[in-house]
Amino acid sequence: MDNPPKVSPIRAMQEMLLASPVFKQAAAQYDRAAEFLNLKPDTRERCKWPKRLISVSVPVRMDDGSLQMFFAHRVQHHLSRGPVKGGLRYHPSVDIGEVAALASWMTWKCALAGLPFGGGKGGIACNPQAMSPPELERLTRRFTQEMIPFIGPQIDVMAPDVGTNEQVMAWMVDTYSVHVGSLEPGIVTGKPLGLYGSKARREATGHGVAFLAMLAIEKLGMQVKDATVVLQGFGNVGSYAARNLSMNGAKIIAVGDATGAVYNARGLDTRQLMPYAIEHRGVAGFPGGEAIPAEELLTLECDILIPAALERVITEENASKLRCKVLAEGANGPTTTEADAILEARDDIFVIPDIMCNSGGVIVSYFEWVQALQHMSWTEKEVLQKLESMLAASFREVQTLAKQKNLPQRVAAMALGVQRVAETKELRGLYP
Ligand SMILES: NC(=O)C1=CN([C@@H]2O[C@H](COP(=O)(O)OP(=O)(O)OC[C@H]3O[C@@H](n4cnc5c(N)ncnc54)[C@H](O)[C@@H]3O)[C@@H](O)[C@H]2O)C=CC1
Ligand SMILES: O=C(O)CCC(=O)C(=O)O
Repeated sequence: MDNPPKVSPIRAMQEMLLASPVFKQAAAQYDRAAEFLNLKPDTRERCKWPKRLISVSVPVRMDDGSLQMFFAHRVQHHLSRGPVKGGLRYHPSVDIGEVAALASWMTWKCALAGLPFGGGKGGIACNPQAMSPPELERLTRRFTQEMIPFIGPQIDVMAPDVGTNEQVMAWMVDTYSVHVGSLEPGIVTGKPLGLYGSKARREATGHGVAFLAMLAIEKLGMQVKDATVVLQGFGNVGSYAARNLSMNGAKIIAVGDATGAVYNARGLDTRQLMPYAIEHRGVAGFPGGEAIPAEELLTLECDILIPAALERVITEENASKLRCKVLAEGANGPTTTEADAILEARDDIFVIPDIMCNSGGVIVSYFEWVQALQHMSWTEKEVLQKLESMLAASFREVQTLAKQKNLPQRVAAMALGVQRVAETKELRGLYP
C-alpha cells in the first residue's frame, strides 16, 4: 500500500486556498497589516484562515427538462464579532479561493466600519445572464435549502453581490421563512422594499463610493464639479456611483462593462445610460457616446477612476499607466499585490481601498438588519445621514493612522480592521 502523503488536512486547505491568485492577494494584504500590528503568532494565524468552508452541489431542473448541477460555496471567515455578513455572487468564474478571499475582505470591512458582524461570502458558478428567471429561482431556492443548517439572522446573513439582486434575496427570504414557519426578513439584506428591505440599500454602495471619492477630491484641493470620472462596471455599484457623482456636478467621461465601453468627453448622461444599460443588459451601443476599446478604459486620463466590476483588473501591466488622481475601489480586490507596489512607489494617486470605499453597502445592510429585527422602518434621510457619518468617521480614522505611521491607505485601513478582530479574538480566548 502506498504511504499516504504527510500533509495535514488544515495545511492542505491552506495550500488549496493559496493556489488561488485572489486568495493569495487577500492573504498578502492581511500579512502586511498583521506585520505592522506585530500580532502575536497565535492571533495572527487564528485571524488569517476561514472558520468554515461550505461547498454544496445544487441540482437544478432546467427549462428544457435537463438536470444541471451547479457548485456553490459559502465561506464564513469568522463569527467572533457577530453573525457572518456578506454577499452572494452568481458568476461563471466563482471558485472557493475567490469566495474565501472575498469573505476575508468582508471581515476586515465590517470591523473597520465598527459593525457587529463577522465576514463571509457566497458564490455559485453559473451564468445568470444565460438563465431564465424560473431557472434562477429554482437555483436560489435549492441553494438556500442546502444552506439552512449554516444560516440564520444571528448566524449568517447574505446580501446581493455580482449577478444577484433584490429578487434573489426575496426568494431566499421566502425559502427560509417557509422552512422556519414564519416570515423572517432578518435572514438576508438587500431585499425589495416591499419585503422589509431598507430605504437606500439599493444605492448605498454606489452612494458611499461617490461620497468617499468626493472627500478624497476635496482633500486633494480640487472641486467635484471640475472632476472627470471613468468607471469600469455599471451594475449596482457603478451605476449608482456614477449617478451620484454626476448629480454632484462631476463629468462621467467613460463607462465600460462586460459588453463594451463608451466615451463622451462632454459627459455621458447617467439618467439615460442607467435605463439603457438595464434594457440592453449593458452599456454597449449607447447612443450618447462613442464606442472605445474596453482595454483603454482604465488608463484614460481622468480625476476619479472607479473599478466597479471584478477583482484583479489593476495589474503590474497597467498600474504605471493609470492617469487618475483618485482610485476609488468600488469593486472588491481590484488591485493586485504587484500593482499596489507600483502605486505606492508612484505616490501620485490617492487610493481609497476597497474595504473602506465600498463599505456603504454593508453599512446600510446593517441598518436593514437592525430595522428587520426591530420591525421598524427608517426614512431615507435617516439612513443616508447615518451612512455618511459612519463613512466620514472611517475616512478620518484611516487618514489619521496613515499619516501618523506613514502607511499606504490600504495598509492603514486593513490594520484598523484586523486589529479589531484580533482584539475580539484575544478577549474571547482565541478559540471562537
Ligand atoms: N452590490 C453591493 O452592494 C456591493 C458590491 N461590491 C462589489 O462591487 C463590484 C460590483 O458589484 P455589483 O455592482 O453588485 O455587481 P453587478 O452584477 O450589479 O454589476 C457588475 C458589473 O460588472 C461588469 N463586468 C462583469 N465582468 C466584467 C468584465 N470582464 N469587464 C468589465 N466589466 C465587467 C458587468 O457588466 C456589470 O456592469 C463587485 O466587486 C462586488 O463584490 C462591493 C460592496 C457591495
Ligand atoms: O451588504 C452586505 O451584507 C454585503 C455586501 C458585500 O457583499 C460586500 O460589501 O462586498
